[in-house]
Amino acid sequence: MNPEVLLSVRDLHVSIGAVEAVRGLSFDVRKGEVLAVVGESGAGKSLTARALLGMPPQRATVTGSVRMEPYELVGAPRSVRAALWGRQLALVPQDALSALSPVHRVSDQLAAAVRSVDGVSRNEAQARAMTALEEVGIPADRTRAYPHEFSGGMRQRAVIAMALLHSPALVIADEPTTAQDPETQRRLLDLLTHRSEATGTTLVLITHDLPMVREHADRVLVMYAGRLAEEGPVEEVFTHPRAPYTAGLLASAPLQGRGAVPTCGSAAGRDRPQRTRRRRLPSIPGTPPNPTALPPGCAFAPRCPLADATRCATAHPEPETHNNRTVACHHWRELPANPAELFLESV
Ligand SMILES: Nc1ncnc2c1ncn2[C@@H]1O[C@H](COP(=O)(O)OP(=O)(O)OP(=O)(O)O)[C@@H](O)[C@H]1O
Repeated sequence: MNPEVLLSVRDLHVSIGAVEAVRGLSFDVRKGEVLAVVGESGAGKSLTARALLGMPPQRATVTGSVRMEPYELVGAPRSVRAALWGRQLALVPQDALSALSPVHRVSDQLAAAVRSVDGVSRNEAQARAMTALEEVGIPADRTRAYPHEFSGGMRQRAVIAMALLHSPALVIADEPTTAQDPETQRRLLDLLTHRSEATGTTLVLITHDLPMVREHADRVLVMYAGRLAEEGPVEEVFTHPRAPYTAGLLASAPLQGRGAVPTCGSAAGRDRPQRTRRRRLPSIPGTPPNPTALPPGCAFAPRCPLADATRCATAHPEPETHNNRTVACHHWRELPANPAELFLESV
């Protein structure tokens, strides 16, 4: 394995009953990076995260490979997962309340987590717990509180402190700020990325928040219906998306000023002020496919302005990698210079 790669995912499949939610996903997580995983609801992001952590839902069937040298996490025995948990792999969940016990003081919970990995004295564990909480901005005089006495943002800070307690190699943050107001979200993401950098931890960030991805991630993996649509450095993907799905996702997100779009040629009369024609905000038509009834070819074809009735309707596009970018689309070379235009609709 390339020494820069921390985690290597190959041909990952996750099925639950009749739902094949992740369908042959391959990608690498590089040491020290922030990799964002984005895509509409139901794309398979959370199940991918759980497979990476070696914690799929009980009823799930996982095949393929998730390697973190020297371990294979798919099908790893409980002893291997227990050895990695906290030390090498940790999770920042969406809901801090589910991660914290309501009946124990926050500092005691962190101290117990310290002692579960390092057999230090109670006093030493308490001191380390206090330091970890202070590092995420929880004042010393609040660390003995119970979770319900914290605001949502403080609870999420405590969960971030818990995940980073042992400076794990990899933290997966699954929509870690969703329940917070925008300002708290921004602060928590700043905190998570800065603390991860300080502890040398690699971060996989699962989110719907594209502006946040642009601000905090190095690379982005775009998922659609359980597969990779596109992957690459954030700035490149955001400025020059290659998959029509990525273009639609970006066009419909509030990344830049939107609104009335100048009509081509509308300022033909030199002395007239430029006229604008009102258009709907760009959006991807239709809805994500039902995972139990996926179309036979490209799953995005029914919503894609570039889809044809032959290849796209019958054959799934295999991911192609060129110069640090990967895309799975039969027509990626035909995307217009401003692909957002594909998703604009006049009214
Ligand atoms: N425990 C489960 N039992 C049955 N189906 C599940 C389970 N978890 C997820 N699924 C199904 O698998 C598919 C992928 O779900 P997943 O939660 O990974 O999507 P997601 O991209 O994380 O969505 P969201 O952004 O809404 O969290 C969905 O169709 C979902 O209904």
